[in-house]
Amino acid sequence: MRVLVVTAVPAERDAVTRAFGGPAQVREVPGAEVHRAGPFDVLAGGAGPAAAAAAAAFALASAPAADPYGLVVSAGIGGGFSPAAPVGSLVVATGIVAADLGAETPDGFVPVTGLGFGRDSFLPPAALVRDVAAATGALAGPVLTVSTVTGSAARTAVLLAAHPGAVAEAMEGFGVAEAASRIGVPALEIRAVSNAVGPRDRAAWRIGEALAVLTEAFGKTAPVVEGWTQHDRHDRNRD
Ligand SMILES: O=C(O)c1cccc(C(=O)CC[C@H]2O[C@@H](n3cnc4c(=O)[nH]cnc43)[C@H](O)[C@@H]2O)c1
Repeated sequence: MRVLVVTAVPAERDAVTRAFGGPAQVREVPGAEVHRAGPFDVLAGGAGPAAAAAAAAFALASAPAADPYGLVVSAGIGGGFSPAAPVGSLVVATGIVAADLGAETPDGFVPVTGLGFGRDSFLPPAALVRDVAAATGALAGPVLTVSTVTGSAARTAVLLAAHPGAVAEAMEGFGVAEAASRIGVPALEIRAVSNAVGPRDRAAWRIGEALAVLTEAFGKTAPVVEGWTQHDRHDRNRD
């Protein structure tokens, strides 16, 4: 099964392909380069859910009819909620949640689904999440997609109150999952924690450490996705 991996920036893309000694092949799709490495086709689609959705949609639509993608993964570094997901840890999403898609009202935030349209989360295939977590040592839990990086203790508390058990936040997962869902392909999200969610301290981000964790994680994830059977795929719970 061929797997599409969407990162935000080239450094994250290269961290994934490094697990296989770098890309074996590079091809152009509208707006991006797809780097083939092991079972993965990896592209850097840009930061934020809109860029990620557009990049994923073009790549999914560009796949040959004879060799379509069976899985899409949003991957990269991310912020970890303390104490569950410390810097240097790895998380895999049990839910990919649009945490700031909705409306602010006098009674608080209302998700887009509360406004009567759209959706605000996707559920990756539970068995695959379990197997990836077991193979990589990742912590499994909800991962939030935000358009604004959290930068205060107050905002961190608001997010955790709305999403108890959230393990991490990043900026692309929901966009990637939305694109995947339009074409009927399940989505995963894998994040290496580079920083704690909370008061902004960019100097404390451990990007190099997180990218090394991502490389190791994809090396261990390859046999899991390669062994993921058709039966497992039918067993998924995406909605
Ligand atoms: O400067 C570099 O060398 C570098 C290398 C790799 C990645 C970056 C990024 O800045 C990636 C941006 C990407 O990271 C996610 N992210 C990371 N931490 C958080 C966070 O606390 N809250 C939300 N998102 C986070 C996010 O997906 C960004 O698109 C730089």
